[in-house]
Amino acid sequence: MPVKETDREVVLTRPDDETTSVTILKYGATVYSWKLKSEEQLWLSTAAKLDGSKPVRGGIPLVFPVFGKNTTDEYLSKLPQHGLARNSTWEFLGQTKSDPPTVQFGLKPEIANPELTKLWPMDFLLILTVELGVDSLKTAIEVENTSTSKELKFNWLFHTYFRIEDIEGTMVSNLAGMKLYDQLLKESYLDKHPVVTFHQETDVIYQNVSPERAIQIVDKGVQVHTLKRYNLPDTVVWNPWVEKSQGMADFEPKTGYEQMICIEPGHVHDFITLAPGKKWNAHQLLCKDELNYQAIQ
Ligand SMILES: O=P(O)(O)OC[C@H]1O[C@@H](O)[C@H](O)[C@@H](O)[C@@H]1O
Repeated sequence: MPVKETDREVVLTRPDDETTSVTILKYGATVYSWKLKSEEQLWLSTAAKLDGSKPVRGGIPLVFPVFGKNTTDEYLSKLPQHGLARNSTWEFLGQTKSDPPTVQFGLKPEIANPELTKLWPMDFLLILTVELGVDSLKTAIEVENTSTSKELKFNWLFHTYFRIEDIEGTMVSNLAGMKLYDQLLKESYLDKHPVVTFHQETDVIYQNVSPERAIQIVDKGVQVHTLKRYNLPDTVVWNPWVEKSQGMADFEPKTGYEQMICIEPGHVHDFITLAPGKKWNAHQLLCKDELNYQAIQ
């Protein structure tokens, strides 16, 4: 069966290849496994909670309506870090296409986490579409402002944890020349390095990364993941390294930072503001591609 639903999750398998599948937890509509020919592509902590008691540490948590911890907005500042979508149980809307196999999930205030919608009393409808290609995974989001009178102000981000072999042998290409905000130094600067490499905790937001840029994760000269984006101008690059991993109870094994890198396409530098009745769409495409080093314009 290409789509298997249980109380907890939905598993989508390619009809032409049963070793290629994606598993989506209804809690957070979190993709927590994507296997290509039996090989896991995403990183998931062995201590990740899959029982709805905490957002999932790994896979693709969804960040909405706020990235990080806001301190200025009257309502968004009341929400916990990264908002309410990853801590709400979404509704499974069913399969919408058989080729490529595609499913949808929905979230609206009536079913979202009531503790959190109390703090952020806005009208919205989110539709997440997950499409399983032969060697790709597309996650697409539509945000609708269902209010008839109020604007909807929000951030969106796909918090994608990629599985890699070894962080110190890994580089991320095609972000060279971009302006970034370093969340640890609390400073903005131009990244003049030809590629991003990792030797310590990294938590940076690249801004206005052109949609033509395919971000590639390269392991010792070999392309292992390619990330393409639509309508998501910012890209967060995060690795917690040693100390930060120690401080996260759900991050296991503690050496797991060596096998993961978060490349998170989003719209987080500025808020999106949607007028009543309007919709906004974006997607990320995780795929395999030839190594393509793009020149800085
Ligand atoms: O522990 P959380 O809430 O899942 O956040 C993990 C990380 O998420 C990243 O997106 C942020 O840039 C980091 O600052 C943060 O530490």
